[in-house]
Amino acid sequence: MNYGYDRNYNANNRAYPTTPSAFPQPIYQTQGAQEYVDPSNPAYAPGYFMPNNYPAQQVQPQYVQQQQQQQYAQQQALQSPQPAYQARPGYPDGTNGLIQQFSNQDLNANRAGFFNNRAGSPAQRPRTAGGSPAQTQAQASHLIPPVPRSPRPPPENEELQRFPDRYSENVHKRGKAAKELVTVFFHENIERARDRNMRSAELDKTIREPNIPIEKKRQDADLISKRESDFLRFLRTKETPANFQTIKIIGKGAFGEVKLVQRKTDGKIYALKSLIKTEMFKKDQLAHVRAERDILADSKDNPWLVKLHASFQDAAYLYLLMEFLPGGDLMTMLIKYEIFSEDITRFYMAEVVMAIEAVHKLGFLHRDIKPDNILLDRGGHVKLTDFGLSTGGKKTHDNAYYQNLLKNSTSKDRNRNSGYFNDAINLTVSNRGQINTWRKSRRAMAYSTVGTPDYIAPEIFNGQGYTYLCDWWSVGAIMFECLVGWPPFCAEDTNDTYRKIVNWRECLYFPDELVLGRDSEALIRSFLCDPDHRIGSEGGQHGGATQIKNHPFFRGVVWDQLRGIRAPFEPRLSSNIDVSYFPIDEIPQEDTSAIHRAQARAMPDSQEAEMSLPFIGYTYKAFNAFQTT
Ligand SMILES: Nc1ncnc2c1ncn2[C@@H]1O[C@H](COP(=O)(O)OP(=O)(O)OP(=O)(O)O)[C@@H](O)[C@H]1O
Repeated sequence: MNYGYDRNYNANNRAYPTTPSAFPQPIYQTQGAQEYVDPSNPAYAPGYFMPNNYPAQQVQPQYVQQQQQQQYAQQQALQSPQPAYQARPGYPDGTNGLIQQFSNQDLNANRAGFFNNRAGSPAQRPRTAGGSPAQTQAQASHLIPPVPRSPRPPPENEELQRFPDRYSENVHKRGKAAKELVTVFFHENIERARDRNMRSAELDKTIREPNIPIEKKRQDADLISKRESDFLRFLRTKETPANFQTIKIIGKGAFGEVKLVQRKTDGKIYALKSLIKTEMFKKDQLAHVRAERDILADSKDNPWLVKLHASFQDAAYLYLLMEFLPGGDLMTMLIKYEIFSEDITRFYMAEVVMAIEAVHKLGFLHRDIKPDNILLDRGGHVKLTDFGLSTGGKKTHDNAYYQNLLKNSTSKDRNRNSGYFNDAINLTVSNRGQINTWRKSRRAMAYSTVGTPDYIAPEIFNGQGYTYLCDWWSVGAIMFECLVGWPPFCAEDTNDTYRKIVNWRECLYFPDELVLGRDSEALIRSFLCDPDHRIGSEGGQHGGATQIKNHPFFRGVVWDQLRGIRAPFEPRLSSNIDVSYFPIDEIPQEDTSAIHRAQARAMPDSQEAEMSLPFIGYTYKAFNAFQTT
């Protein structure tokens, strides 16, 4: 007989201790006597560990009989009518908390009695009643290795009922977060395994190649193996802002800032963008921030997009650790030079077209193409950044906001001079004062949460849906600015800009004083038009760039060699931390992170649970982030 169990379940699914003689055989039999051994239980008797030779019939000593009676009474009590089985919160093992209750009190006593009972003859029993709990524990702990409990299968014909409506909201949120964590964990691991297999297949291909010298093959294999182990080591490290030394704050955005930083351990230089979680949460930027991390992570080695090395977070911030592009941005260039020649404009527009094509081919729309998101690398070539689609969170990019504005605009605005919004400025070269006012405010505008709508397509505002074609509109607006000196719908007030964009047919105005090349004006007009007729619509999201590349304005551009030619402005850098292409004097340099960290610490538990949910899965590490070269 195998008495390798000491627990049975009564009709009400209560666990109770039992002996083979007193109670029927359990349906769910587990292997071995150790199943219910609890070495920390002071009432435990080690005699239990000789169960399989326990004689079926024997005369019990009196004290054992008393214990059996107690045990029986216990069982009777348990069998008395009970409410239908309910899994109580906090006891997900389905024990309803009973195992815990009993093991703490009666169950221990009963077990001790039962174990002693089963231990058979005194000779077989190293300890009988009378040993102190401490002694018992000491004996137990060296005799018994801890064995995990095996889960109890649910009783037949009985469904495990759950009552999630009785859980607090906080428990729900934490449950959701746990689920999300597990999903992300597996998803990321599968993705990493897939990438590793691809790298391994590539190496295999090289090794099989008959024309490659054996020494080269060996070097490649060594390098890849080193990179793989570097990456595994990198995965085990925890990224935190404390790993980096701030050199300068080089950029400000609506939800945070961009710093030039140096890694303390190896001295490497990066741009670290931080976004304030509460701000993202408040302004409903959660999808956007995730989109930014996703596109940068997906783009991997795309030369047209800023490289993301890692993304991480703490209680207050999300961080994007990116390559540092020392050439600054196109907005700073335009502020400095005001206007570009057609050749220079062609270069930048051609590179921007390539960059947007890359974004579209990855399956994304940028939706926020503007000069401050067009960065220049150390060779002066273009890379796109800011994939947060952050237009959505800004008041001026919010469709509802504009719909309201339009509704509320007085009839006086519309009817004066029988034109549309003629009180808004139509900039000409002669009204320099107004141009200068606009220029002065443009950087402040870029740093504000209001942002500038200057480059945004009208279909984004009018709420009738938009496609990848909205990005091509923005290229038209930037091209206009490069050649004319200000964006086509520029006004001192953002509301006026919005109105002009929505009424672009009446408001697109090329100043008479400036003579633009025929192809230039034609291309701008084919960007700044109705989406149905907009250049780039032929070939769809993945092929639309071809139509643009074939426009006469770009005649002579060798598209696949663009990045290889010398850029019109090559940054002259004195070191790898040279920030002379950034408007450092205009950016407040004080560190405000302590305020946001204190706010995050003061957050109530329930809010913290809610806040953490959308940011799960944000953390990312690129394979080539710290690769050996
Ligand atoms: N990788 C980088 N290297 C160098 N400079 C950078 C980098 N990323 C951003 N910057 C600088 O910081 C500025 C702001 O960056 P970015 O547009 O990504 O921030 P943001 O908070 O998303 O701004 P926005 O309000 O436009 O959404 C850029 O215009 C650029 O000057």
